Amino acid sequence: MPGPTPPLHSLRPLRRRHFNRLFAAVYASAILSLLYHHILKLLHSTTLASFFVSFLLFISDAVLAYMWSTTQAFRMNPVHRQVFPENLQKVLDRKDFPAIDIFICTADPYKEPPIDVVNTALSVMAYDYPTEKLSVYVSDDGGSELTMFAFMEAAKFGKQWLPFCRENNITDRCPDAFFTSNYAITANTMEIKAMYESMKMKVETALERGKVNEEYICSEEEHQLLTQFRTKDFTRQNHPSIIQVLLNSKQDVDSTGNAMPNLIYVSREKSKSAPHHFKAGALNALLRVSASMTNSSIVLTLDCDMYSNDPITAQRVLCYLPNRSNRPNCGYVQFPQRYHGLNNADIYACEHKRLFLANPIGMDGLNGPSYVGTGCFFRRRVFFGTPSSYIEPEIPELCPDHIVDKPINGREVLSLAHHVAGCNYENQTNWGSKMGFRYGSLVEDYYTGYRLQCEGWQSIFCNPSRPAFLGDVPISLSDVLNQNKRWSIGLLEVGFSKYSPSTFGIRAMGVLMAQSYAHYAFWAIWSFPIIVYALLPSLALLQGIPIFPKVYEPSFFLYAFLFLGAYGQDCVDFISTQGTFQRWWSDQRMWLIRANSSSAFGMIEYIMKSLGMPTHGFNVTSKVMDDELSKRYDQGIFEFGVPSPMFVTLATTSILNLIAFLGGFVLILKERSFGSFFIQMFIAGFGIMNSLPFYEGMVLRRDKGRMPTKTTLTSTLLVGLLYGIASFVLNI
Ligand SMILES: O=c1ccn([C@@H]2O[C@H](COP(=O)(O)OP(=O)(O)O[C@H]3O[C@H](CO)[C@@H](O)[C@H](O)[C@H]3O)[C@@H](O)[C@H]2O)c(=O)[nH]1
Ligand SMILES: [Mn+2]
Repeated sequence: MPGPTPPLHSLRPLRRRHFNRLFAAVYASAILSLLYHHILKLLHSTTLASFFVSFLLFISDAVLAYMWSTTQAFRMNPVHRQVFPENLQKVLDRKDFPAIDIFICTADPYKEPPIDVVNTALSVMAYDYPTEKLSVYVSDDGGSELTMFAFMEAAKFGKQWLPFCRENNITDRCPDAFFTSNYAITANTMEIKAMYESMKMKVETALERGKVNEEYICSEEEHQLLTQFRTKDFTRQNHPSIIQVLLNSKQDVDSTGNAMPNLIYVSREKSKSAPHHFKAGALNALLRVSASMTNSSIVLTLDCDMYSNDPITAQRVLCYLPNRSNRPNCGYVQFPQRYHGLNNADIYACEHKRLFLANPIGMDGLNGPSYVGTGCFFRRRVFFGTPSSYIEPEIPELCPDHIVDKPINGREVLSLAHHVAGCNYENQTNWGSKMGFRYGSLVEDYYTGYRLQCEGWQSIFCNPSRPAFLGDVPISLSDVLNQNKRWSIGLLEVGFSKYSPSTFGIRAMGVLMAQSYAHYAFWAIWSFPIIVYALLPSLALLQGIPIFPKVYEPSFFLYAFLFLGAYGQDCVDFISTQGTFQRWWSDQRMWLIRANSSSAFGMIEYIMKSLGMPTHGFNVTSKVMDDELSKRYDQGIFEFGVPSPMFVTLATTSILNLIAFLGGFVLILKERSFGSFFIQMFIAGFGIMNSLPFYEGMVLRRDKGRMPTKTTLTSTLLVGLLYGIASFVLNI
């Protein structure tokens, strides 16, 4: 008699939810009292200036209060999940594992070095999974022969790498990660290492020259593959589709005779006259191309900078998908974005602990986490309508349950693949609106996950202690801020669309889920209160005008409680999800920095975009490592270097806070009015504490990454200008 089936997963609500709920009630009352206090002040203001000040403070605190309310959704029911992949084969035979299509996106060989993309691909090709059931599709939006060449080489190297990993039971299946780790040196490893180095050298030399050297091309066939990129008028924005089966699991075997996974290079057709919708467009093209070739029921999306760090990840997913979870409509399993190479303090807070760890745990206790663009396994079916109403694609071959029984290298399949990768294919179809990844936002991941959840799909957050995927982080401040600006714009696009979480979302998914999504959608509006708090108290201090309650007044304690309560809870939350105090400090500092720069610029760019002015689009983050820059990053030094308008606003507030603090100090000594200016002094002082890297960058450093002198001068002038305006406005 068969025993009870062993568990595949478990779920446990976290105890802190009780405290969170209680604290939310107390904190909410404090917020309401503060807002009441503001309204009284507004009604009783005697001068235009005091009305203006009270008004700004009221609006700022109202925005902060709103953002606080959105964060509560994450705190109401955080849960902890565990999977037991060791039990999987007791329930499901290995030969019955479902097939998986893996999508890897790359867009620019000069920002995303092809050798790194290859590493990502090899790390998933080497999954501990029946190889013939894996198909890796590489989308190259850069339309580059350099990437194609890298993959031609990867296909050959993979035939050695896969059996090597299997036979030696390697856990680091990303070659680069393996060869930089502490591996056992044997004759076999040295041989593989030499092959890897030779591949790397060829790929990098080709990249340096911008062209593949003739001596690297071994056969007429290879030559033909590359000539496709060398036709007249071929540019990355304008070229026919290129689809190449580099490995075919039905024919290609590794050095030990085992089947290889499918490996397919895809560069969809591009034309300047047809919108290509950036990454979402690329993923939709892959959905269709893969449907025509393998049509696996499970799809994994990966960014080229996120390699697999754990070979059994796909097996973990099978503990939930397609229908082994307790969520009947589970459409995707999201793994967190985690990173390698962060410096100790994580100075740019690129770990995004809240976004990628803490908040998903909270959403998982509701209807499931949002989609974060990479490390996510979908059921293919979610891209075709809601759980209850299926939307039929235009051609039957694209149906999620269609079975492909033709050879993927055959004429018929290939011609269909080229057809569906065409740049005009989507005209008059549901792609991007009701089907596939959704268009209309620069954060296609967030928007797609949101729309799927509105349709009734649920999701699961899977966070094993060994990170399933590891990615690169930007290591210069301007890269970080540009990435953040793109996110801010994309999120506002959703926030103010007809599908806004605060209107459409509440109806479709309930208040708590909608609040979680609204939290992101309106991320950028944090910049308003933070800029007000960065400027106004300091400017008023310089004019000798007190704008906050005196120490010991009852409302002073309200301010103290609100500040300490929010900061305290934030700090405890951060540290209790495997964080350190130092990283928490960087995290709160980056929150202020972003609000003072990228979010504000993002808001402006969003407005310009809505007015129809041209903007940047999807600016791909550079993953190239400059040695000097990397060194400074590892030492925890901020990288400014290039002039950027975003640095101007940051430098301005840091200079202003410093001057105001010094000026305030003199004022207090002269007038003996410590109590009236305490809060203003505290805020300026807090600004100074957070600006230390900026003072260093402006004054103390001489290296290439210092703050450009022009930026420092412009900012100083701006401080003078602000001072002038304030002495006029605050005294009317
Ligand atoms: O036209 C484009 C632009 C980008 N990409 C790819 O999109 C991915 C993400 O781009 P990246 O520059 O690394 O952006 P990040 O800001 O680091 O990415 C985060 O934010 C993006 C949305 O803005 C999400 O798509 C990502 O999954 C998420 O990690 C990369 O693999 C790119 O190759 C394309 O395929 N086509
Ligand atoms: Mn990235």
